[in-house]
Amino acid sequence: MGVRTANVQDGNIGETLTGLAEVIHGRREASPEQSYTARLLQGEEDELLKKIAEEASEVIMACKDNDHDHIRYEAGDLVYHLMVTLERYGVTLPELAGELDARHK
Ligand SMILES: N=c1c2ncn([C@@H]3O[C@H](COP(=O)(O)OP(=O)(O)OP(=O)(O)O)[C@@H](O)[C@H]3O)c2ncn1[C@@H]1O[C@H](COP(=O)(O)O)[C@@H](O)[C@H]1O
Repeated sequence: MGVRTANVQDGNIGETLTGLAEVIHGRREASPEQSYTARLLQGEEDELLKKIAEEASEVIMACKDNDHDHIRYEAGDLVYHLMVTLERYGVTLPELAGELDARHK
C-alpha cells in the first residue's frame, strides 16, 4: 500500500469527477513516459483491466479490516482506474449518469 492521503476534506463529487474526467481525457495525447494515466490509456489493454481487479481487491481487504480511512483511500484508487477505463472505452460521465438515473425508482 502506498502512502495514504493526509488531511482529506469533503468535496463535491460531481465537480471532482467532472474535473478528473477532463484531466484523464487530456492524457489521451500525453506522453506515456510522463504520465501514468497516458500509459493506462495507450498501453496494453490487459494492464488497465488487471488494475480494476487489483484495486477492487484492495477495497475488499480494507473493508474486511473495517478501516474507514483505508477504505476511502482504496476506493479513490478504484474510482480513478474505473474512470480511466471509461475513457479508454468511450463511456462518458453523462452517459454513466443516465444509466444510473434510468434505474432510479
Ligand atoms: N487520481 C489519480 C490516481 N489515483 C491513483 N493513481 C495512481 O495509481 C497507481 C495505483 O497503483 P498501485 O495500487 O499499484 O499503487 P500503490 O500506491 O503502490 O499501491 P496501493 O496503495 O494501491 O496498495 C499509483 O501509481 C497512483 O499514483 C493515480 N494517478 C493519477 N490520478 C489523477 O490523474 C491525474 C493525471 O495524472 P498522471 O497519471 O500523472 O498524468 C492526476 O493529476 C490525478 O488527479
